[in-house]
Amino acid sequence: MFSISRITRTSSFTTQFRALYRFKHSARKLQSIPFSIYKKMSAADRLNQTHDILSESVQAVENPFKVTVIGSGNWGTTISKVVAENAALRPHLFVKRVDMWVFEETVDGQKLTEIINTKHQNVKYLPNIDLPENLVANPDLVSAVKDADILVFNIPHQFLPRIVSQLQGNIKKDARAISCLKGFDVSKDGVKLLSTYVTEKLGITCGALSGANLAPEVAKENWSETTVAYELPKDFKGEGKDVDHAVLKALFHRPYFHVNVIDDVAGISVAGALKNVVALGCGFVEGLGWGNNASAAIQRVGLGEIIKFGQMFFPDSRVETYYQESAGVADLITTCSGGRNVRVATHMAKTGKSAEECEKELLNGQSAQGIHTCKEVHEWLAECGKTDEFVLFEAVYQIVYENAPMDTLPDMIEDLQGVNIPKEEGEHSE
Ligand SMILES: NC(=O)C1=CN([C@@H]2O[C@H](COP(=O)(O)OP(=O)(O)OC[C@H]3O[C@@H](n4cnc5c(N)ncnc54)[C@H](O)[C@@H]3O)[C@@H](O)[C@H]2O)C=CC1
Ligand SMILES: O=C(CO)COP(=O)(O)O
Repeated sequence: MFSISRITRTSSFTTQFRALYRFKHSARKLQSIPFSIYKKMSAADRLNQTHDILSESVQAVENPFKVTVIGSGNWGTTISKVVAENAALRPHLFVKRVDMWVFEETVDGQKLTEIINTKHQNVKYLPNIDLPENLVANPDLVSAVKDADILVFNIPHQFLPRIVSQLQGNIKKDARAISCLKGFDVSKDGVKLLSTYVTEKLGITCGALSGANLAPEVAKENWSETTVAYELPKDFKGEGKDVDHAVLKALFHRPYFHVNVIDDVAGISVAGALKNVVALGCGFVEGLGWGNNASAAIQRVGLGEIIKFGQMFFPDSRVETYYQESAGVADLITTCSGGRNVRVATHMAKTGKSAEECEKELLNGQSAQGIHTCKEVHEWLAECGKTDEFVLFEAVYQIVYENAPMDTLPDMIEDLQGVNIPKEEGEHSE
């Protein structure tokens, strides 16, 4: 049997690579330079990989795609780094320069865009992470998107409507988009995916990217997986001329960030949005000091409600997505273990402060999206009279917005589930 660890310790880089390549090909298709080898390479070698298998396997396109990332927060900057690294490595597919639209602000007396473009770090939202020099911070939204063939949306979702309205009439008609956002659009018309919102407002096809991806870990190039979902549009121009699954894989896949591309946009979007609500519930029980069992119970109930919500309101979504893809249960686990939503909710439990106060105190301008999503979900469920069918989502909403006491979370879940607790003697029904 071939031993990777022996080869890794004793051979040169090229020998290791060849050996591992042969080994992997005998088992499963190798999609990028192996992570174990990538981590040992110098920074310069990482940017100039001579063994870029993925590049070799994707045919050149007639006109390389210009990519713009809209957003520059914790995840926005991390995804911009990923995309810019691949754009530099794959000139037969992408224009080298990647624009990152930045909501301009001043940091220590200097514009954030100027700091990013000179220091090549986003000192406010992703400090101490070097960004590729072909990533250009651009404060002008219209100029950032005007030539873009691929728009990657990556902002806290409460800002989406205003940004989309600024994009109307200012983007290429045949641009394609990927949404990395987590949340829903709820209105009198119903509950919509954010990718659907983009499509309806801008008339462009939009897929999604979602997975077990805490930004700080991906930014440090620790190994992780993600899921990209994209359906080819009716006006697809053909392979080599348009964005397809192979192009999206080449855009997002890195040795440290493994991408699976599927069609189920609804499944990964529902899972990504709702796990933030579940994470708030986990944060409450963590802050109350109830330990791992309580957190696991919240995640169990939460997973059931995520799947039920998907089946009920997005019947095209597939149940397998929730447990087979990074965007499902894996994202739930990582977010409930160490994400911002769980941290904010823990702080709420420990201090008794509101969600907004805790978000401000802990996150330095970043956003815990579950705070918005639990309200959107409540509004929608109330509209269709189904709050009692989603007991955890409703309990989280009641705690965040209606001051329901956190330590009644188990009772609220049971009560809402219709468990009839016998009344104490002398206690009267309402
Ligand atoms: N951070 C993470 O680990 C992950 C985040 N996501 C999702 O990605 C999306 C973006 O998240 P992050 O990049 O982490 O953002 P963030 O939470 O770091 O938010 C800060 C960003 O919001 C911008 N901002 C503040 N006020 C604004 C305004 N009025 N208009 C427009 N932008 C404004 C700031 O300039 C900054 O770029 C969210 O939906 C999040 O749930 C998804 C996976 C991982
Ligand atoms: O979406 C995330 C991981 O996939 C990040 O979750 P938080 O926003 O709770 O950190």
